[in-house]
Amino acid sequence: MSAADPTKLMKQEVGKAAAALVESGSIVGLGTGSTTAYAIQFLGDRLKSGEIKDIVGVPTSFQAEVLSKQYGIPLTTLDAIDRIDIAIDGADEVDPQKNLIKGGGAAHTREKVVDYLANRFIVVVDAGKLVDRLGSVFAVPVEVIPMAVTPVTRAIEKLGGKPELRMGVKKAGPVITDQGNMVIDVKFDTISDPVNLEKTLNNIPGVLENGIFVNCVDLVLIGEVKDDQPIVRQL
Ligand SMILES: O=C(CO)[C@H](O)[C@H](O)COP(=O)(O)O
Repeated sequence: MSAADPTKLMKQEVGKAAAALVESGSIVGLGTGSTTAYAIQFLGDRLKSGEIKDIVGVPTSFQAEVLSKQYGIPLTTLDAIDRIDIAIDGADEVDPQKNLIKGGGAAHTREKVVDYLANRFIVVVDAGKLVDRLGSVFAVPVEVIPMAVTPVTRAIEKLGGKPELRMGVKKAGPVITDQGNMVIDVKFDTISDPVNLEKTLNNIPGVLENGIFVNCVDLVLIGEVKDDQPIVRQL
């Protein structure tokens, strides 16, 4: 392989593979993040070349909306449609049961709405995102309404988590989500029961949504480098 960044190449390959799964006439959930950005780009290319037609996208974030417009993908909202045929989205961790941690881009609330509605939910990751157990590396992002940050932080500590308010980069103060809320990243020593932890976190008053996604993924496309070439395998 050339001097190109291998992670970038893996992301491009999985993005291309996911975009290839979209059929003409589909309503497509468009995820957030650097990997999904390639899927949006390749989807726009397929539309432009006439390889597919009549698709419409449902963006999961401001970022996805901007990219979709840039690559010529028409957009709609959940009020105007009665189904999502396929959603393509990235993840921060993927376990062997295809459960996920998402929200590295603070978009997990809208992502969960769109991805869970999809008849087919495709996850695009590079091999570095695979873990034996969720929470091994990544903290669980929890979106919280601003007035509840302090009580939610205390409640999370009582659950045994280590909460940290996510701070902005090139912006003073905390990250503000597309909905105007804040994100608390919660590190747990181990997450042995993601199904229950997802519910427990969402039951804390003031929590809007957390980044644990369980029992919702149909296919994971994993970008890897083999013999110096990027390849895509499936889980
Ligand atoms: O959940 C997400 C955004 O909220 C992203 O899908 C996740 O963070 C993966 O992003 P990337 O493909 O850039 O690694």
